[in-house]
Amino acid sequence: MSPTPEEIRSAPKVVLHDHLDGGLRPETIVDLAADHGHELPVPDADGLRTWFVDSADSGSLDRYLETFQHTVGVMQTREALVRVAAECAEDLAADGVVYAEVRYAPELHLDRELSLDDVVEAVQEGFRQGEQRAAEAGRPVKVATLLTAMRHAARSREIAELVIRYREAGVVGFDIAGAEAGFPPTRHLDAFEFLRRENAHFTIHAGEAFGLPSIWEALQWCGADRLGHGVRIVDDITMSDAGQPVLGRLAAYVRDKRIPLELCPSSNIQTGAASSIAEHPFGLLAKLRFRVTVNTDNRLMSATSMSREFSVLAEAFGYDLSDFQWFTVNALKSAFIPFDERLALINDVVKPGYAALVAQRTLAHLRPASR
Ligand SMILES: O=c1[nH]cnc2c1ncn2[C@@H]1O[C@H](CO)[C@@H](O)[C@H]1O
Ligand SMILES: [Zn+2]
Repeated sequence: MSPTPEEIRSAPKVVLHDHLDGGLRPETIVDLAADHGHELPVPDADGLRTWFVDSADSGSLDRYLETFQHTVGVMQTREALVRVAAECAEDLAADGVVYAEVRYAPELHLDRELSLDDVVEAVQEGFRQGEQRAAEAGRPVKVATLLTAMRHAARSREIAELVIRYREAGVVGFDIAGAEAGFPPTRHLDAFEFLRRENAHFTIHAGEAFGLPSIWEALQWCGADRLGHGVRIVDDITMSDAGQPVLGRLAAYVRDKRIPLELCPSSNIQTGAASSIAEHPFGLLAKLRFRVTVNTDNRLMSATSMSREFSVLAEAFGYDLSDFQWFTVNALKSAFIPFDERLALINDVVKPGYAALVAQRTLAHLRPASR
């Protein structure tokens, strides 16, 4: 039985890969653009909503990333960052997300008056406000932060130090993002080695626009805990003459070591990393028991949400509630918060949440008249 939209929305969900500057409400961009004196490509919220999706729908990661100038451009004051972060937490909670790791690049928010530390403090304040409002609305969510360094820039060591400085304040890890081709993760080895010495966690955008060498470097040179996307790992899987999948050494390593894949299906269609949801490697990777997780990447650019990602995957691959629970538990197992907190979310929130949905179905089935 395929899950209903209401079941999908109320199912407890976890997102590990969601960009703060890729998830603004269009209405908020319009308000903030006026404050910032930032010129937008279209003046109204509805027009902007469509503009972001159409412009990001380019088939190229580089062009997709160009759209961020109109989100980052209006996130240059403390007030703007607090508001965007609070709304992010509220929007995730309204979609049934119970735990989120949200990332952004502090170095992109220094155009006006803020220092790196000011940026982090503003965003943390916003997440706390949003969590409080979500809890008051009866939809509690916990939002943890990952700080991203841009791979074409040279501030990764500084950002890694920022992660350590704010590790007691809700910053749980590090990431590098931006254009992949020409900017291998080993450019930032210094930052990764520093983080490993500090016993800190990090993920790396790898295997999205560029293939296996980038994944291999991220894991075997840099020591990434997770892969941001990692979808091109399928390039190391071939079919035998008998039609059986055969894993190359890197694919086998990723699967056998249970390296989490932060898969973002809709985003991959827009950047050309996959041609359609039905042909997305998610289905194969899940079948081969890789540690797959479902993510939004950029809710604004892809006009998506966790519920929408679940629903397009269910449509393409026939997933049901038990599969959604598996993806959600996978995500929590891979989260950067302490193990006891992950376990508590799995046992006290996720499993009871799915069990309640299954029980509701059984009840509905027993009372056909009420259907
Ligand atoms: O899918 C992606 N691949 C690579 N970089 C990305 C992706 N989505 C967003 N960003 C980049 O990460 C920065 C910090 O959030 C964004 O400003 C954008 O440039
Ligand atoms: Zn991303």
